[in-house]
Amino acid sequence: AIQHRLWPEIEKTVQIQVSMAKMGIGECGSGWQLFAEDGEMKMYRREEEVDGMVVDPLKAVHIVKGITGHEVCHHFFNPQYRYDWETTLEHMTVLETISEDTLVFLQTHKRIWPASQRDGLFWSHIRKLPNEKDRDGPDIWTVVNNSTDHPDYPPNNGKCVRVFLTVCLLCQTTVDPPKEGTSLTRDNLSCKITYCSVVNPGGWAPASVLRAVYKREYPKFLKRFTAYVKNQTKNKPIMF
Ligand SMILES: CCCCCc1ccc(-c2ccc(S(=O)(=O)CCO)cc2)cc1/C=C\c1ccccn1
Repeated sequence: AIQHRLWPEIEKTVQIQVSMAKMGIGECGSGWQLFAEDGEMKMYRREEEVDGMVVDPLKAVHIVKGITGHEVCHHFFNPQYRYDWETTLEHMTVLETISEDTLVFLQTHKRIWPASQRDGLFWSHIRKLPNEKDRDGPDIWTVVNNSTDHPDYPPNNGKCVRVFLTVCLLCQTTVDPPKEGTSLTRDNLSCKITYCSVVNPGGWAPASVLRAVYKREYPKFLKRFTAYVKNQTKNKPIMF
């Protein structure tokens, strides 16, 4: 197949992001602070600033029963579901379909007072990865979103300030084998979800506002999104 202009960048970014997502909190550098916890969901952040702007890296780990990593990534990647779970979205368009596993999105997020409204332009790539720990086990699935340029949509030329983001959703499914002679059901499934994100707000926004937004929005987003996937899949055949 002919290579797309973004292909080398996508390959590299996916490798880096997946290896970082696989690291435990202890390994991937010090300074991680637990800032939200809800049942199986744990959210960590590192306080970092670039040119006086808050760009706190975020790492969330969540374990959800009854769904697979493929189902989680499928509902995260595909545009047709996004308005159902992404509450801060004001508008979303797919600017380019590079391939069936790689799209370019333009999204505007609802304005958060007193900061100006933000938009994001990023490529999004979904991929299945071999399960290195257990060859016969279910595959690992990942979606990586990374800011990119588009000739028709230069940053900061309209009402929105362009954010720069890198996001990695990494999902590892575990199957607890059912009792002898009983068939596999969703009760035998659990999925370990790791969500990593670094969002540079693009233009100035008060550190206190940004940190309050992230503290409020990220736990809400991950809980709402995983509940959405459970609800969407509960009466459907399991997608491995
Ligand atoms: C002053 C406010 C600045 C922040 C505005 C903002 C920028 C980016 C983003 C954002 C968050 C998640 C993604 S994604 O994981 O790729 C999924 C696809 O949508 C892409 C973009 C959001 C928000 C605004 C609110 C906000 C912040 C966290 C969590 C949720 N909402």
